[in-house]
Amino acid sequence: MTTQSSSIIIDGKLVAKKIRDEIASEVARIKGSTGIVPGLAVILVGSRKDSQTYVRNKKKACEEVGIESFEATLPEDCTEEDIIKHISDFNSNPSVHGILVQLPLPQHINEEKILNAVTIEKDVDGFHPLNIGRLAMQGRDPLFVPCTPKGCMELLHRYNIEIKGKRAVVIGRSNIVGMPAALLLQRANATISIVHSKTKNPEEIIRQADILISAAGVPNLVRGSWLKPGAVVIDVGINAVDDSESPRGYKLVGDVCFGEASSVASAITPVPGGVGPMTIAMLLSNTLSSVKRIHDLK
Ligand SMILES: Nc1nc(=O)c2c([nH]1)NC[C@@H]1CN(c3ccc(C(=O)N[C@@H](CCC(=O)O)C(=O)O)cc3)C=[N+]21
Repeated sequence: MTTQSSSIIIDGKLVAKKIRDEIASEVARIKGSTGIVPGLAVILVGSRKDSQTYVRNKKKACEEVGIESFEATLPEDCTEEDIIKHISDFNSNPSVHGILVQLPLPQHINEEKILNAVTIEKDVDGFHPLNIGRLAMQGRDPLFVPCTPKGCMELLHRYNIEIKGKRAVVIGRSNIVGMPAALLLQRANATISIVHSKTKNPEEIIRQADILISAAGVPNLVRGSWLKPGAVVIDVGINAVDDSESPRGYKLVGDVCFGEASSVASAITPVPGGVGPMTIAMLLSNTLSSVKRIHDLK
């Protein structure tokens, strides 16, 4: 007789809903006692369909919790100065407590220059070099932690998954997910390895992971056989693959073969409904903590 164990499905959609409810009641409390309305500004450059969708979803999420949203939309061929002008306006606008520049930016724009222009006090994405530098330093704390990796950590915490002393592997080394995710795991006292496109024998390293965070953006990259039995899998990948059965003509899959992995892992996030909804919840959470810091509220 064979025993096939199956893993706990980490319900990011449910956790994100709970967090948004918590944020909504705090926002209402702050409005009631001080009259202050938290505000989030989003800057969108160009007309990428995916970016437009994300920005629309962020606005909707803001509305639902009572955060006021501000938006600046610039054409694809705008200059760095145009973008920086909008950032400066939001930096000095007292109704705005968080500023997010939707990425990716067009090729001709220097991303670092733009992200540097956001005042660190309102950098709710946590992408300012000073916030990232502080995240990397012992004994220092960033004002804001990037939303997607923060959402991964929040899922681990809310499912009582111990991190201290564990072996954690991160797949991917991007500035917005892989790198900060590895730093957060290390800050939580895991021993980390980062696997990327030039890593030799990634499988061998991945198999050592007690906790795996995958942010590769490659559909079904990680096979069930690559996992240590009982590993916890956080799948950040949101990859569209052709699917004639689906009305949209595509479906979303993660970086990890979910079917295979769910009989090996002890817990795993689905795609969709895993990390994605947490990213937006963390953005709202960062905006709330920003308004509290700026106005010195409890
Ligand atoms: N400055 C900046 N900050 C970002 O945080 C940022 C960005 N740029 N550029 C693009 C990425 C991507 N991103 C996602 C947010 C929510 C979902 C999400 O909610 N996904 C759902 C729904 C997926 C669907 O059905 O379309 C899910 O996974 O269940 C996904 C991806 C934020 N990003």
